[in-house]
Amino acid sequence: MAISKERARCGPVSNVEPFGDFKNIEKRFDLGGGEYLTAIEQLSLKLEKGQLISLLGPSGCGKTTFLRIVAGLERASAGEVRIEGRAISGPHPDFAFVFQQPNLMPWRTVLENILFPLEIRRQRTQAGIERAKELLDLVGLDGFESRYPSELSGGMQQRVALCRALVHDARLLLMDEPFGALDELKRMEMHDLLLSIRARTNVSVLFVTHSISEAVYLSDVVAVFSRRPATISKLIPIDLPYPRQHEMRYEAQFTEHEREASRLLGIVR
Ligand SMILES: Nc1ncnc2c1ncn2[C@@H]1O[C@H](COP(=O)(O)OP(=O)(O)OP(=O)(O)O)[C@@H](O)[C@H]1O
Repeated sequence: MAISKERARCGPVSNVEPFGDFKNIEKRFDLGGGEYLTAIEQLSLKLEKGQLISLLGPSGCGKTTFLRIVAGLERASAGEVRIEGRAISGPHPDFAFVFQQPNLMPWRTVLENILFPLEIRRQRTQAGIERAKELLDLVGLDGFESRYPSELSGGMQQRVALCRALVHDARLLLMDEPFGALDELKRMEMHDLLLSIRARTNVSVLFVTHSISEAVYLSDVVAVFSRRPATISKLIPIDLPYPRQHEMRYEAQFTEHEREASRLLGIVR
């Protein structure tokens, strides 16, 4: 089981070599008839091992497109995507996704849903089943292995989706507004859950969100995107200690980070 119970109570240690290195990414969509839409232009970002970076920006600016490029689901028109020094040219087995909707298979039990990524990799082993159960325990769903998705609330389903993403020891977790469909309280619970999983597994995370407070609460760094074509307006390092506490949301440092992000997004001056 790769989930270590030990991790420093602060953010990840920076390595000399970045875990993820995204250089001068450009994406042009061919709309046909000689028309093109430039979604991303000259976007560069480095992601350290174990780091959580939020991608915050206006709707339609290119966040999902960037995430899909990192995932190898979309090809960049120009630029380089490197993970641990290797160029990414297609979907990678060590990456995992969590989307806004949990997308569980309704005919499979909770445990069978979580084990699915192991099945398609032909890695369904006893150790894998143990890991799935340990993850369920971690997200507070022990005892729910044999239930079906329809018997769970939206928040519980999203926790199952998180277990499914982590069951195969993903080293990079790509999250696209994963908690956007949840109510405020459930979302806060999921924030703490994600941070505790990150602390135990040291998984690196790119997290797309529209929410300024979500980005500040979760992140080591908030990457504020410009309007389309997307580039990074600014990287805001969040110098609040981990583990994060909800009380921090009312501290001056937290609100100052929120204000800076709001300024960059043109919401306040
Ligand atoms: N396959 C495609 N073909 C043409 N245009 C596309 C395609 N995919 C995305 N786009 C365009 O690229 C731009 C960026 O889209 P993207 O989904 O990356 O934005 P986003 O920042 O994730 O938006 P949101 O926050 O609303 O989800 C949009 O204008 C979108 O219409």
